[in-house]
Amino acid sequence: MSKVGVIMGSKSDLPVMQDAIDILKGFEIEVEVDIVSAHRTPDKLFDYGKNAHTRGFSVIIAGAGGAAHLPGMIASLSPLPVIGVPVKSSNSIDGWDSVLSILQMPGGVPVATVALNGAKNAGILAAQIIGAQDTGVRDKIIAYKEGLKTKVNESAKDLK
Ligand SMILES: Nc1c(C(=O)O)ncn1[C@@H]1O[C@H](COP(=O)(O)O)[C@@H](O)[C@H]1O
Repeated sequence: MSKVGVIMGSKSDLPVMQDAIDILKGFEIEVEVDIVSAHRTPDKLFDYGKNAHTRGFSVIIAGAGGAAHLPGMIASLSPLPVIGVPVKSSNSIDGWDSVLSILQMPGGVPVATVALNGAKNAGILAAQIIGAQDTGVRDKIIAYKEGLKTKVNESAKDLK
């Protein structure tokens, strides 16, 4: 079974990253959560990035704030797709520091960057990557999208 690694630079990122964990669990996808920091735990970062694909992960979601080097460094080490979540941390420059650090990767080392604090979309994107091969997960995504459509249509009824 596919597993998603959700990592973040600090436990202070957890309130944001929880959205990715929750939506993945809603799709019944196994999630393993950890704190990994390029700056504070560089040895752990190297170990995680080099070995994630041998540990049953299919996708890695990496969230960090400020000088957010974690997603890019993981992408440099791992053959797995990496989804980056810019986190608006407490002393950030309105989140722009994180957005630009994660978004502006050099050619050859992609990180699929979602919106600032966009962990929910990171979870959905990870599920969609898994669903490209796994029809059970794909069906859950189809149902999820149907749910979105129904919600919008229901909300529009009040306007008539
Ligand atoms: N950007 C990084 C990295 C990294 O990129 O490796 N490690 C920690 N951090 C970020 O520092 C911010 C403040 O962390 P603390 O709240 O622990 O001081 C967090 O948003 C974290 O993601």
